[in-house]
Amino acid sequence: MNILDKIVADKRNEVDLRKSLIPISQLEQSVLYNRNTASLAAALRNSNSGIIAEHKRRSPSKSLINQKLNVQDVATGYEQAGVCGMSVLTDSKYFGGSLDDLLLARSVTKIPLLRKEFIIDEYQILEARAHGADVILLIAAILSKNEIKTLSEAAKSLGLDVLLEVHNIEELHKSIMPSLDMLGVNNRNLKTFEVSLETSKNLSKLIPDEFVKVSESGISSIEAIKDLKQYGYQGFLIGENFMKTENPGKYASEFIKELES
Ligand SMILES: O=P(O)(O)OC[C@@H](O)[C@@H](O)c1c[nH]c2ccccc12
Repeated sequence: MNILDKIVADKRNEVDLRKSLIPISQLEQSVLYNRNTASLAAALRNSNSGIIAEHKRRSPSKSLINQKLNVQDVATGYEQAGVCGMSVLTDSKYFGGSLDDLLLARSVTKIPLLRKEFIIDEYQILEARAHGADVILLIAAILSKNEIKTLSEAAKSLGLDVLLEVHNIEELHKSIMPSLDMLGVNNRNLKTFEVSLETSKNLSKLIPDEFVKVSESGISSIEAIKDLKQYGYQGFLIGENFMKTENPGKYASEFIKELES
């Protein structure tokens, strides 16, 4: 079994357990459930830098990245750096994150927050909303066309933006539908962990103009972003490159200043 299949199998058990512990009615009663959400797609369209900065403690591909940081400090730092949005990993088993991380980030910032999760069930979208997310990620590699449609429409009806992630042409073809806001190309193959920015470049021309194009993973230089912009990308999802430093907000700030100069 590849790592992605393993993650999804564990996720099914986890979601079943959570559903049995916390009923939907309880999620809907969260104060955060009834709030106006912010659009990441709109923020990216209006930005020069297009940086979406991620909070990620560890990952299956890198194991330890940074365990010492406080998520609220990271969120505040990212906001002050002028990022367009923040991605918060909420998977605990493989990435060391949690829904509490999302709540804590929400408590200190107004920037659009993405729940970075392996979403396979509508229940997780309600959780995202109840814990302060503005955006959800859907991963084409683990969903059928029908599931992408049902889940993205559910997210839209809750006022959330949808970032749909693909890694190849087949995934892209089955995914294009009006209920998505952003199309993300993951430069990292989630089954092999191989990273290549060529993936973003190769798929760019196949993404219709109405979707904001986001390039994800393995981005660590200003040159890479300038290059990807030539291919129509308006969003750049960066995790490790910021999180491996002692002060991700400060590093992101310097990075964005240099990008905009
Ligand atoms: O740390 P990086 O290489 O900058 O990558 C960030 C982000 O793209 C990556 O964490 C990611 C992209 N898609 C995912 C899906 C699940 C978990 C994680 C991810």
